[in-house]
Amino acid sequence: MSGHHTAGYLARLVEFARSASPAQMVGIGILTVFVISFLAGKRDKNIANTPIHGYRSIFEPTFLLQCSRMRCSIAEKFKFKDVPFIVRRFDTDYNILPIRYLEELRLVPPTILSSKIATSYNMLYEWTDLHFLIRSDLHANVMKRKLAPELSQYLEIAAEEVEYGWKIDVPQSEDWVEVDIQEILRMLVARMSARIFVGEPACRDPAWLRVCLDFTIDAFTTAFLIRMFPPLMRPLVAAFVPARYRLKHHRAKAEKVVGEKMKKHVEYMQRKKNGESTDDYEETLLDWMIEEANEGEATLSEMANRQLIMTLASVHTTSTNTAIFLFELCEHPEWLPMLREEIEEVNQQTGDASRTDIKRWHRHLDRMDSFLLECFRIHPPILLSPQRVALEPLTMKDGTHIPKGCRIAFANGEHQMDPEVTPDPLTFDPMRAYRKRQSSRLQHDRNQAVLTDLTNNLTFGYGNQACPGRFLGVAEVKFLLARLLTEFDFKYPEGKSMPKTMYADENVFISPSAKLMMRKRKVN
Ligand code: HEM
Repeated sequence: MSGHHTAGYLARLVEFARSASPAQMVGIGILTVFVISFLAGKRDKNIANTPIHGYRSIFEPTFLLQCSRMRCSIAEKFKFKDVPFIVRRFDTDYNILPIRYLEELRLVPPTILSSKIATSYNMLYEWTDLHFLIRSDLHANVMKRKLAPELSQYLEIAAEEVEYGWKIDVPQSEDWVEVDIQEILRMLVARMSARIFVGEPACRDPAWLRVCLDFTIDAFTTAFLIRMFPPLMRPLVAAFVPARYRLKHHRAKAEKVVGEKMKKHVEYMQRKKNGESTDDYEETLLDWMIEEANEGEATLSEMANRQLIMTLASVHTTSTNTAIFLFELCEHPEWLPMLREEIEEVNQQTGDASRTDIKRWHRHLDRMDSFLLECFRIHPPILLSPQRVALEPLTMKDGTHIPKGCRIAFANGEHQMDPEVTPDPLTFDPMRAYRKRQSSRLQHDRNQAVLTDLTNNLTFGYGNQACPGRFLGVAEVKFLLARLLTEFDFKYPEGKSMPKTMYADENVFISPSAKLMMRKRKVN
């Protein structure tokens, strides 16, 4: 380009800048920052020589590739299921490993491959104020060390809470009514979680229950929107994300609820020390955490934040899977009589869930369990599970080197749709696991919804960092379904069928506008 031409362009640029309106200038400014920060944006480390599939031509900008729906891209790339490949998200690259590596990675400690750090990064902890996740494991420890051993007692109080909310949340109409079944289930699950996590009176406070539902949506929305932009632009973008401001209100309410409970805990301990009766005090998971917390973990703000993240982990996950079960059942109503028969049989043998140990009772619901597993397979709540961040470099037995900082994941959804893993994978066959369980003692113990298994179920992750709340989650799903199917009929509104699945990166949702019809069951 000649000097004459350059001078000409510069003059035109100066002229444009002089005559541009303030709005145009702001637009140009934002565009410039966007381009510069995109060019300067650093990506996490990847496994050497790992192909990035999915580009339609060498001219396709990465930005367009990242916009393509994750499900399509994983499905397409899964043709390469025997070698690692990369899926590009706006904020990072995910190195998708063949499933055969999972067994080797099963027991790698979280100090080397961390699930929690993957969640913290996904949730963009700096922008959603979840820094505590990086330094504390109390929220997972309470599930493993308190909830799991005492699951029967916690399920009993959860059931009481459902009893309390039943007539408030579930329409008791004799005629068909159209309902937002996802919202009804969210509320019932939020009640159970709130009773177990913080207890009364918060679990009966509509404002707290609303926070339990809305925090998850607002935290995800904030993280999802901001992570679409390169780091340099995030401070600017964050200022325009309303969900981020709502997080502050949710935290204020959480601090109030948790602060009151912490005061009550001190009184409770004092009464105990004085040898006074404490029979009127119901211990919650928060009580355990207050006692087990170290100095840094015990602050009000961290305790409140932890309460919110436990709610985020438990409520939408459990309620969505219950809703999917009902949607699939309305799609395949021929299974309803068999499921109802099973519930009746088990209730006759053991007493219904209100009079028995739910932890034992739900294990007898084999057919319902199998139906649930098939729902997990066809509608995986997340397309990449489990996910880990390498905090230290790691070399696999076959020499594959995972560098420090690398994000790895497994394409669980595609894996369970692979005909070599699931014969005839496109068919919804809800008794697959049931048939396997009937085939031998070993298979009977294996094919259960609470268990993670390479050939059956990666819904809850895998190995030493798999979901510690799954025993509660699955019991809650089955408890709610048994009651709903016993007391109500369900069907789709006229002309409707299985709702659309929606994707936000690897996260999967059922269309929020999907409805069902329900009415009280007429039993002869
Ligand atoms: C159907 C319902 C649920 C699904 C699909 C689900 C799924 C998952 C998955 C995929 C993980 C990551 C596991 C890994 O990286 O290997 C996880 C972690 C976790 N889940 Fe669940 N979960 C459910 C219910 C629950 C419930 C009811 C609770 C609480 C009572 C809970 C608490 C947690 C916690 C605290 C973690 C993080 C553990 C850690 O940081 O080590 N989840 N869950």
